[in-house]
Amino acid sequence: MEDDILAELLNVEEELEEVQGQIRVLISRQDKLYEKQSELKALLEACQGSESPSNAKVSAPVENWAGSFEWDKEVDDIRFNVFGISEYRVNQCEIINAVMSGRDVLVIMAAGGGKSLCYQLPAILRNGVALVVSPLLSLIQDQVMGLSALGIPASMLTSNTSKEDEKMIYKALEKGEGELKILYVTPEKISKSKRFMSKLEKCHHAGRLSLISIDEAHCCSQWGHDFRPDYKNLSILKTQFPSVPMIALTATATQRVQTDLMEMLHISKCVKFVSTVNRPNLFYEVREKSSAAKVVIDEVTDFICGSYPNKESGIVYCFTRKECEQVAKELRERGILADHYHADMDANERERVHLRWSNNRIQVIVGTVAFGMGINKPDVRFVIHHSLSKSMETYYQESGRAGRDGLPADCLLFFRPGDVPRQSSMVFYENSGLQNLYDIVRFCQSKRSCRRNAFFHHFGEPLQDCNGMCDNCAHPTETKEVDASTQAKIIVSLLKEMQENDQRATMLQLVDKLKVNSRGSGGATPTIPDLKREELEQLIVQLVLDRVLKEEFQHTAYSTNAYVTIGPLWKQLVQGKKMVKLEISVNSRGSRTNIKAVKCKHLAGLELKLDDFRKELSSCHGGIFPHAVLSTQQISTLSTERPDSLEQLEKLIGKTKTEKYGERILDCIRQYVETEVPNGSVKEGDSIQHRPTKRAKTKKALINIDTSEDEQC
Ligand SMILES: Nc1ncnc2c1ncn2[C@@H]1O[C@H](COP(=O)(O)OP(=O)(O)OP(=O)(O)O)[C@@H](O)[C@H]1O
Repeated sequence: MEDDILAELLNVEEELEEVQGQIRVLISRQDKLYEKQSELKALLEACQGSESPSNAKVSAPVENWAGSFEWDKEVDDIRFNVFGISEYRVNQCEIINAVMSGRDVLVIMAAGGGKSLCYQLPAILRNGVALVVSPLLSLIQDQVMGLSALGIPASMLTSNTSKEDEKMIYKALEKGEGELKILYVTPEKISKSKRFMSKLEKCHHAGRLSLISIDEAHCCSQWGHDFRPDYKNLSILKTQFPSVPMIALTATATQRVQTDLMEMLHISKCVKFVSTVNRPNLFYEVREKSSAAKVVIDEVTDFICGSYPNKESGIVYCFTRKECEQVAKELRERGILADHYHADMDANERERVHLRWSNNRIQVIVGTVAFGMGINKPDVRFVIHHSLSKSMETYYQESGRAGRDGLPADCLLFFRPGDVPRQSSMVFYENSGLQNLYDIVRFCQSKRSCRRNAFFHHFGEPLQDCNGMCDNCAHPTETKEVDASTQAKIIVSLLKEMQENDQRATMLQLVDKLKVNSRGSGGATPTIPDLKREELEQLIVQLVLDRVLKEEFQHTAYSTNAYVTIGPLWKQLVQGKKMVKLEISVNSRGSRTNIKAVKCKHLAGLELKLDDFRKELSSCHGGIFPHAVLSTQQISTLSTERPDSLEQLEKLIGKTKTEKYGERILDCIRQYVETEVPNGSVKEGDSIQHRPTKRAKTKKALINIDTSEDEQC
């Protein structure tokens, strides 16, 4: 009886979760409509007002942040002549206007979207010093260096600041001496240094505190993925300086995190600018991860050599420090310039590795999550997850370090159910840790759903077109859905039997036991039919996600072990009220890896051709054409299929893109075909006769195939 009620309760909770997801989407839509409504009302008022001569000078209605303002000319001048930026990106202009108007502002803008400009530009224009709170020393150093290079007077006050510099900064705050426009501090400075706060008070009193910026603002919320206790104390800033505009910025914040951080920073009346989480230039892919470590390294190597033979930069994320070192070593042994990065390394050594990577002296950094916030290298072409991330937010942030320059980049995650307990034993004590982990596990297990839509869903955004920029949309795996209820019942009965005998098993031990039983030596437990080892692991994880099973944790002196036991919905399954479905691949996408390996070893020439083709496409549209329009995979397909009609093109890249860009793409392909290799096949040592086209007159006429790529591989 009690079990039934519990089971029903869980069902209701599951449904509630789903409904809450839908509500989040609706609330976000409602927010946007409210914003639009107030914008239109203000516009209407302004139109009506402009008929009376006394209002003739109103330059922009309130809340119409895209309108014209008295500072427009100066802002444009600084944007162009100081920052060298010719055009604003989405929302930048509006945010700058809102800050310049003295409003508090919350900015949610994807990684690489250009958040810094939104506070740096008003900081230059407004009178006095802007305070920027940022969580990481390396991030602060980068920003101050960048600003100084642009001739903007910026400083930082951290534990590394010399006494002399500190004195100068305090004089600038207190007395307005010297030139200082932007001051970066860590949150600890606000919460722990009374001296600093008193100088800031004086600065404000003299009317010289121009604005306050809170970078990586999601760290305020304990529902966010990177909660920092010191961020909690930042509430003092609005209390002490209520008239100073505050701008809080982050790349990721669910509705719940947004509400939380607005409350914590006391900016409930702020203007909110939420840009989409969509990173259209990123191609998301999840691959099945082999249980053999060597095979995984081979696949990573093949991917890097095959897709990025010109040593374009990338990151490989690993779970443990030891794994980082091992993976970096093995990549080096396979000819890839790689080094490791983790928290156990001496700070100087970490900085040395980071610098070598930033300067393109090494191609790949193999890091733990410690290689995180503050990486602002724009041309990272790939982020590979050797192991699963702990949540959708973390994965979005980590993979988002690719392609910050807007050019196509790859995000590849290697997933195997066996990695789940490794993560769960680390996150189970965190607030919603397991729930967050299971969300990303669902993302990985899915062989059909659009990866991009999963992000939209998670961040409560209306769905957008993926444009074939994920594995499941670009080349769906053939899958079949099998009813695994029988196998699931066997697993439950085995676990019950073990529980009665006071035994427990980790996931891997459970799989071993089931496999032994299926070979006929397992005693009383029935045999488990038809499932391979990997499929069994997949099924167990599926059952955990479906709450038929659950994970339990036990600490030992050295580690925490995750055990699988029966979960709250086991009875539903046994009574036939719950069916368990398992998605199984019919043809594995894994074969693409082999294609890449072959490409790496034998088709270096075709890579060159592909590169030419990409450049051709690029020059078609002022150099920005392929970003977000064609994925690397699509460019590759076009270069081999060479469609010569809109109908053929539509089949390869879809209707919308064909309607928008079809003619121009076909034009590019025609020009590209003129430069093709005789017979269309290339062997090592061949030369490609490259006939210059109208657009490619300056290109080298003869390209020798460089077989040195083979050696790298
Ligand atoms: N309007 C623009 N046009 C061209 N480049 C821009 C524009 N705005 C910003 N950038 C450039 O884009 C890059 C990313 O900007 P920025 O570092 O501000 O991103 P971000 O949103 O803070 O990203 P992250 O969350 O990853 O730190 C920088 O190199 C910056 O100079």
